[in-house]
Parts: sequence; C-alpha cells; structure tokens
Amino acid sequence: MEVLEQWTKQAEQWSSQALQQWKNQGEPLWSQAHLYIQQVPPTQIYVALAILLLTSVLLLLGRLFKHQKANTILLSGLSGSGKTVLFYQLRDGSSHQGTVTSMEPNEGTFVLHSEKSKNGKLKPVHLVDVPGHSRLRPKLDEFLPQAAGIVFVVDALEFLPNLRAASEYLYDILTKASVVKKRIPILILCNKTDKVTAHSKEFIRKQLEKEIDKLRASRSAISTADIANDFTLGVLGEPFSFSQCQNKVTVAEAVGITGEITQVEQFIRDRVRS
Ligand SMILES: Nc1nc2c(ncn2[C@@H]2O[C@H](COP(=O)(O)OP(=O)(O)OP(=O)(O)O)[C@@H](O)[C@H]2O)c(=O)[nH]1
Ligand SMILES: [Mg+2]
Repeated sequence: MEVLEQWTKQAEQWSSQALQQWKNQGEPLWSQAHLYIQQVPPTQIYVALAILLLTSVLLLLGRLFKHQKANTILLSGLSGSGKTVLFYQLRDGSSHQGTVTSMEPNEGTFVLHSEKSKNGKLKPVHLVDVPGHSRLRPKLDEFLPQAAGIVFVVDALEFLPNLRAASEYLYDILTKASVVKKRIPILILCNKTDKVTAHSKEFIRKQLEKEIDKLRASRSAISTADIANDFTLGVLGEPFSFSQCQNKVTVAEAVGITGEITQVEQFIRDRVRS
C-alpha cells in the first residue's frame, strides 16, 4: 500500500512539474502573439475574418449544391419484368441467375460495370430497384424527390396479359405531381427481347398509349376530389401519346439476362453527369 501511495505522489509531482514547464514555455509565445495582434491594424483583421467567413459559406453552399444534383435512377415496372436482373447487370455485369420476387428495394451507388474500364472521372449512379408487387410500390415515392430518371421495365414477352396492369402503373407514375413538376425523364424499357415471340418496342408503345387513353377517360369520369393531387395527362380531346407529356418519355429495348443493356446505360449516363 505504501509503495502505491509513494508512486501516486511521485506521479502527481511529475505531472505538476510538466504542467509548469509547458506554462513557462507557452507564456512568451502567447505574449508574442498578443503583441503581434496588437500591432496589426484592425481593418486587416476584419478583412481576414471576412475572407474566412466567405470561404466557409462558399464551401458550405458548394456541398449543398452538390447534394441537390440528383444522381438517383429508379427501376420500376411490374413484378417479373426483370428489374432485379437488370440491377445486377448494371452493377456487376452478371445476371445473378435465380432471382426471386423482391420484397424490398435493392439499392446501390456505383459506377456502371461497363464503364469501369473507362478513363476519366465518372460520377457514381445511385440505382434503386423498386419491387413490382403492388403493396411495395409506394416505396417509389420515397425516392422520387432525388430521381434524375425513371426506367419503367416492361416484359415484352408476356406483354399483352399484363397490358392493363402495366398501363395503370405507368399512368400513376406519369400523373404524380413530383414527376410532372420536376419533369423527370422516363425510359420505357422493353425487356426480354431475346425471344422471337417478344413484341417490338413500337407495338408496345402504341398499346400502352391506347390503354392509357382509355384509363384517362375512365379516371376523369370519377370524382375530381380523388385526383386533386394528380396532373391531367396529355392533351384533352386528342388521343393520348407520350409526346404530349411534359416530361420526356422514350422507348428502348433490352435483354437483361444476357446483358444487352447499352440503351438503358446510355439513358442513365445522360441523366447522371459528373
Ligand atoms: N428471357 C428472358 N428472361 C428474363 C430477362 N430478364 C429477366 N428475365 C427473367 O424474368 C424473371 C423475373 O426477373 P426479376 O429480375 O426477378 O424481376 P423483377 O422485375 O425484379 O420482379 P419483382 O422483384 O417481383 O418486382 C426471372 O426469371 C428472370 O430470369 C430477359 O432479358 N430475357
Ligand atoms: Mg426484383
């Protein structure tokens, strides 16, 4: 016990000595600094402070601005259209065979696999694969404020049996206030075109336009109170066509399973620029 007490005393002594030494060394430095500040005209100090403040504000604004620049691309579309396969192709260049119906969004921020070998600085893309199950679709709304583009994936093989459901989902997206106000570009991606029985993108576009035209007629007949937040689609009195939309709507083809995805990659890179 005594040894311990002696040790503690010794340690206390050392630390107070060290503290005194620092104080002795620091004092002349402090008085020198004080003297120097007194010599500098106050205007110079104010100018230096103003410059410091201005650069901090500019840096902060720069960061804020960078954050606001959207780099999110959303993959939407009915269940089974091939969004998750596409997500992995874009990220890894492989389809990760054996995907099952997604129960939650797949999300990642990365440089597209096909661009990894390219020189130069490429901005990473924040890609979100929103499950097609009707109960999970509202998740799309969470990501819309940051969306730079929406890819609406359509199964070109099993297209006709799903025409009504796909048109309804697309109609909902096209009339969302956040989509219309921000004019978020939409790419209708006709997937699974590897099979000979797949429909062409022209056929798919026309069928979707016809079906949306019917939906527009039936929906405008219901109470306007229900659709108060929605925007009316196209030009009233004219048959609906995607060219009437305020946001740019384009159509492209892909084969997610084998990685023939250059058109969707181009769409993404056009929306997300460094
Ligand atoms: N023939 C063919 N089949 C494909 C293609 N892309 C995807 N598939 C198949 O389509 C099925 C559904 O693909 P997923 O990527 O899981 O579909 P999803 O859109 O993510 O579906 P949810 O998660 O339920 O919304 C899988 O069996 C895939 O193998 C393609 O280009 N050609
Ligand atoms: Mg999925």
